[in-house]
Amino acid sequence: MDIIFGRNRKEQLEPVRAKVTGKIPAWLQGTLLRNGPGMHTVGESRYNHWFDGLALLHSFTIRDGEIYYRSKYLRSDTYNANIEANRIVVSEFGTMAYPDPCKNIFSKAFTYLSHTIPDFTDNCLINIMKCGEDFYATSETNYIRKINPQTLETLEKVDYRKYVAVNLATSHPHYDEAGNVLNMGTSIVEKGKTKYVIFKIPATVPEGKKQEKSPWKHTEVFCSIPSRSLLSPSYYHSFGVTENYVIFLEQPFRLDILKMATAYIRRMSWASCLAFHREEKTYIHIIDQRTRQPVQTKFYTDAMVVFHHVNAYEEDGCIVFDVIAYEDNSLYQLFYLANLNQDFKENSRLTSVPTLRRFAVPLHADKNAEVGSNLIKVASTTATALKEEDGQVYCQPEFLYEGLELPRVNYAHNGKRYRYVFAAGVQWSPIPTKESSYQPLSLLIPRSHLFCSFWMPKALQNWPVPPLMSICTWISTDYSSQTWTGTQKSRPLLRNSGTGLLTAMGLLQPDGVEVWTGERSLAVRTPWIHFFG
Ligand SMILES: CC1=C(/C=C/C(C)=C/C=C/C(C)=C/C=O)C(C)(C)CCC1
Ligand SMILES: [Fe+2]
Repeated sequence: MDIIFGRNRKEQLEPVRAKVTGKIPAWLQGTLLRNGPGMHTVGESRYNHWFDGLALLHSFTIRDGEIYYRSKYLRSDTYNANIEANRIVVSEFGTMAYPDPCKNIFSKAFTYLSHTIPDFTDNCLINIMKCGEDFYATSETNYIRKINPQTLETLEKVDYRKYVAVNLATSHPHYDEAGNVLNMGTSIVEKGKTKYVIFKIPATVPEGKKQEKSPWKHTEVFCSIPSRSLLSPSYYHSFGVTENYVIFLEQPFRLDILKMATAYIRRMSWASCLAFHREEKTYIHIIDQRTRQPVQTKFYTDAMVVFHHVNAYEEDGCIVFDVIAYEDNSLYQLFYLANLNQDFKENSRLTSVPTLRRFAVPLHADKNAEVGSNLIKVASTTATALKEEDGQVYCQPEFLYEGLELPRVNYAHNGKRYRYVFAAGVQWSPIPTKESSYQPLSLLIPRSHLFCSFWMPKALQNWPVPPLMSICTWISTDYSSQTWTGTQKSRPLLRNSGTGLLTAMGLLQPDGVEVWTGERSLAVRTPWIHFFG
């Protein structure tokens, strides 16, 4: 097991042809880009956590029924500095590193403290984001790296802070129909003013402003929400959108800024500055995209930890949103490399199972409603929202499905009522093999519709990304017209298991017929009964 998780991966610079089983439909053309950790050891030094590994970019180019794979390490400043020093010299999520052991550690720490928080890593290993025609490798710090989607070469480093006051930003932005990016970040620098910032990066330079060529310069703040706790803002990995609203969960899984400021001298990692406060509430912020203001009512639910929002929509004056939620933060604990060994089964007793939960939030709370009454009257959920004496609204979810992660929806249905969630069934095992890592839910996947699956050459099997890292799949084929041929309205959904097998390929066709392939992913049908074509 250690072999799968700890071993450094070799780049595959020349495209290599994959062996295809079945038949890839002629219309399926484009490139699937993937990101994830590929190197956990540099010289004699080793990262502590799976999320620390140096970013390895992957691409699957699908053309005329054939698939070509290639991979390349992101040449981040972090990568270059590490390789040059032949050891880890930049801190990551679970590993604190010391650039120069000869220098007086306290003078260094002092420099850091005077800036409150040290400069973060640009090892962008989590996802790929598209801004206009450009592609960026992303992490959750203020840095992202532009990449060439064809050659996987690393291009310029972009510092979010130049355009918007955020020190952290999510790796799961949203896109509107014009391709504008909507993302969120946290501003922790201005002491006493810790806030969450929702911002928009335009896909192209707005009309009449052509003198400033970079769309980045036109990034605008959509809305800022002050953090409940100024020294301890919430950690979040994604957020939700509907046609008119943004959903942000201020969960009691929080970063401690004072701990972060002293982490370097205390020789503690960033991860150790995160804590789950199970006795606290999770606040649900709803932001109206038209007024760019938060809805005034205070909505909350019980303590939980959410990494992935699935989808959200508006129905009869309510916001319905679906998330994968945990009872605690044991997921991050699980991915310490020290736990990913022979005793994985013992080590990985997750104290909570990822569960698909549906929440409903009433937008116009009835002033005459009795205290204690349920304000939700929509058909598509049994979730409740109880009116409280002080005007707050306590939301309780409907549990839709237990044991799944890495959710995706057909993005054409994002923000709208929808029927299917594509996800990996979670069975806790680190070996991405047929038997153990994904549980085929044949009941939900009509096998008769299987039309193809394909394997990478043997040498490439077992490569880098274990089941949970397929979290951040991003698809470049379907939404951009240049790379997309065939029926425009058909949307392929691809997932890659990390073993070299592209697992699910679902096709949502305009007439509502779904075609599937892949045995290891599952599709959960949401309780919505009509098909949205
Ligand atoms: C470096 C760094 C961070 C890195 C976080 C990472 C790398 C998170 C990865 C999360 C994933 C992959 C979640 C999947 O569900 C923090 C904590 C934001 C803040 C301080 C600096
Ligand atoms: Fe993710």
